Amino acid sequence: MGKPDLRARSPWSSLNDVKSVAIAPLKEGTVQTDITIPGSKSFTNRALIMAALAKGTSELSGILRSDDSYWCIDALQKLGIQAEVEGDTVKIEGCAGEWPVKEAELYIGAAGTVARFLPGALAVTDDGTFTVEASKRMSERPVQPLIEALQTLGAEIEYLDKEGFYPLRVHAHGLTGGNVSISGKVSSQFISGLLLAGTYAKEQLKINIPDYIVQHAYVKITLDLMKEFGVDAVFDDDLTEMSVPSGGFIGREMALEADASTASYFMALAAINNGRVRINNLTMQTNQPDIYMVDVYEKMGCTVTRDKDYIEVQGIPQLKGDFEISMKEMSDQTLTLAAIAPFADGPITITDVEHIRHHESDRIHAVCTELRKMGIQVKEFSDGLKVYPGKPVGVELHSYDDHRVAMALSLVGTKVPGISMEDPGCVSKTCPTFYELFEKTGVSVTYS
Ligand SMILES: O=C(O)C1=C[C@@H](OP(=O)(O)O)[C@@H](O)[C@H](O)C1
Ligand SMILES: C=C(OP(=O)(O)O)C(=O)O
Repeated sequence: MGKPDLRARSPWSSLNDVKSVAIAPLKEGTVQTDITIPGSKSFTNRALIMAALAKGTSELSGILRSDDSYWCIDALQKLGIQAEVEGDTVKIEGCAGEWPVKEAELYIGAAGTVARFLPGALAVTDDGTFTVEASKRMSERPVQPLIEALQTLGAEIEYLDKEGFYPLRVHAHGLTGGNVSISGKVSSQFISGLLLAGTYAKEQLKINIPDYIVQHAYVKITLDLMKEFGVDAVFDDDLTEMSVPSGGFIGREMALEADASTASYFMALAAINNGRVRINNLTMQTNQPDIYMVDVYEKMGCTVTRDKDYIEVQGIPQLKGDFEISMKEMSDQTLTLAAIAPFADGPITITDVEHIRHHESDRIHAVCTELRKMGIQVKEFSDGLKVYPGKPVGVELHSYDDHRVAMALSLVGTKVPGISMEDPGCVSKTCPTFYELFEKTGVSVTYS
């Protein structure tokens, strides 16, 4: 097992000196709780970059304080942006598309959002030379389709080590605009990155998707937020054609949504423990795709309340299985479903998620390996996995330096004695307070 890349852990991380957490099983039905979930990573990093590029001042409240957002703010500050953080609010003076600092060396940690949103945003400025370095894993994750698309729009971007991967150097002299085609089948973030930059191109930018987009909803979140920051893009329903007017963002005040991906772990906690968890600060009125995990918990037999002010999941003594599901549109939740699948009464097959092999770890392989270690029968496919019902045995699990592997598999410990998770600090990529929140729901966590 490779060592975690501790350089990517920001000052907002915690637990980096904790080797392992042991999780004690809960008594059936004891989780009865209301919980408030931290801000959305996807909203936070989009809003930060839009506010930094915008004309005027923005005040964003409810930001996520995690490694991914820390590195985003850090990069913006190194570009000369005034970004003052107080608690979960940040005040930003936008640069109207001209980064105040013209030469900078940036480090973006393991954040896929920053890695895919920043190159275009850097290229739009009239002049400047920016070097961008990422974590070891982020430097293995794909960016070439995005960089090629930016190059067709006139961007000058060099690969400093391996062709097609971080680290990069952007020699900025503006983007032309015009027509560009980009694949969406490896990452939707490439398209969001182009859209964000597009509004600062000299002419209208027209984006065509020749194949398909792995997670449409994230592109829609980008388009919606662009509108909130004053830019009205035009797009068709399936997002195969999008055009972005030349113009620029306008600063604003905004309260950001809670993170639906983080919320899902707590709903899963209720599902497997015959408990009740109410998410206080999320409703179905969100475009975050992971909210649709409520449909999956319902399919497994849980009762879901979709209130106008909250979402509540009530588990049952025996979860139902025996189904196949495409997780393409909410693929960050593949690991959550795989982790709870052994507790269902029939096998669960997850399909269409080949792209998650390029996430923070090869997630399909990681979760299959760890489930097998617990004695669970699993079949691994190129684009998914099949998990059979079983009684997991208590072992120490590896996190693969992947926050979602750690958060999802920690759920097993609430049902099975003897489960521990090594390197729990990796959760700080998106939720440094994950184990604290776990404890607040009544789970006993021992740190060693
Ligand atoms: O744009 C975003 O905020 C995200 C897009 C998705 O990435 P991919 O489309 O690369 O899978 C998702 O997995 C990630 O957690 C957040
Ligand atoms: C894939 C993820 O992150 P990233 O933004 O780094 O792509 C994730 O959070 O599951």
